[in-house]
Amino acid sequence: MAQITLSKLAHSYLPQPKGPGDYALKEMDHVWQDGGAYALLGASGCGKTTLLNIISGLVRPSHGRVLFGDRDVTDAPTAERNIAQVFQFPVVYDTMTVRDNLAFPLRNRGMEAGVISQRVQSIAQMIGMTDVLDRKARGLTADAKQKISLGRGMVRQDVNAILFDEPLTVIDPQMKWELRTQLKSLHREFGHTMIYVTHDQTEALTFADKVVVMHEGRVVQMGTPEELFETPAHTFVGYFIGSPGMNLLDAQIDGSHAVLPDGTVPLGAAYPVLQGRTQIGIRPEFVTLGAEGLPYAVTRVEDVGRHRIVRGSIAGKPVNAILDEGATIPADPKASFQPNKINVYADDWRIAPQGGAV
Ligand SMILES: Nc1ncnc2c1ncn2[C@@H]1O[C@H](COP(=O)(O)OP(=O)(O)OP(=O)(O)O)[C@@H](O)[C@H]1O
Repeated sequence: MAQITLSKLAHSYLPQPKGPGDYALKEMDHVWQDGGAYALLGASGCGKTTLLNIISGLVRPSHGRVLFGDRDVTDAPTAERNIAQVFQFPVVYDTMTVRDNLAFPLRNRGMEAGVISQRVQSIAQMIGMTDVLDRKARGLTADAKQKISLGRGMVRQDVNAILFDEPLTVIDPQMKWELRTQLKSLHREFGHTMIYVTHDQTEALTFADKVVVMHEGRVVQMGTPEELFETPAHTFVGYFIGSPGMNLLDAQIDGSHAVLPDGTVPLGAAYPVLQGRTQIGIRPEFVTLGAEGLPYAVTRVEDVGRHRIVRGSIAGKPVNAILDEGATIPADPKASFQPNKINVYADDWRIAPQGGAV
């Protein structure tokens, strides 16, 4: 296993890129810890697959270096990187049995038959395929074939990293949950470095210790699920993570207060003088509807089981609130925000507060 370092890495698919817009990946410096379970999350086209393919060696970056431990692998082909990969669609040998498909990477390494058989058995158990081990892969459903691909990706214990590119797309929802849980326990057991590409936040948050959020060719935050929820580093993270995402309102920041068109909101801390477009971000979970605060116009209320989502607006700007199931909404509601849960942004990037709680 290895720590993966991306140093001044950038990539353009064009031979002569002219400006930042020509780069699928903008310059980045990141270290992926040995043994970490990472999810690479972002909207379609933000550069997730490009980054994964650079790590695996399928794409050579146009700038910068990739290191596995101390070894510079920028120019090393995929085969030399000692990684396992699982793609969105199954890659299996149709004429081989399920058992032989799973054993293939181990036989390739010349491992002893007893070890192979033991390992194949435990992986088959994990993917729920012990009863079809002797069947040919041909004729199995796409779902089953993808489980074989997943199993094959995880069968070796001596890889530098396992890379997954949206591996559960073709798997049915119930099995998805099961496989995700299994991947997580496999990670706990063997401590492989795992990088898992997805555009599904539930998948990312349940799988990973660290979620790497990408937006327009940049990594905008690398953090624990809790950090992404509590302190989104960029407005995109606030909006993309959460259901519904973070509310964002243009505001002037005056020390420990935010001045909005309809009133002033106390912040949990003091802030420096800020330049550019300034906004406050508050998650719907920390919005209260009551008798005090900013005038709030309710648009609609959605009942979603244990809580209710209230969609509405403040001074014409959309603001959502999540209320407990039994909570009442006053006739003429006012919205207030939990001060220590408010984040402040200047030109989309989070600003660290200057002082402690006030
Ligand atoms: N082989 C290629 N040649 C030219 N441009 C490419 C190539 N592959 C990707 N791109 C472009 O690079 C950008 C990033 O694409 P990439 O596939 O890495 O994004 P992604 O986040 O994985 O998207 P998705 O979730 O849709 O797979 C996109 O603008 C895409 O059109």
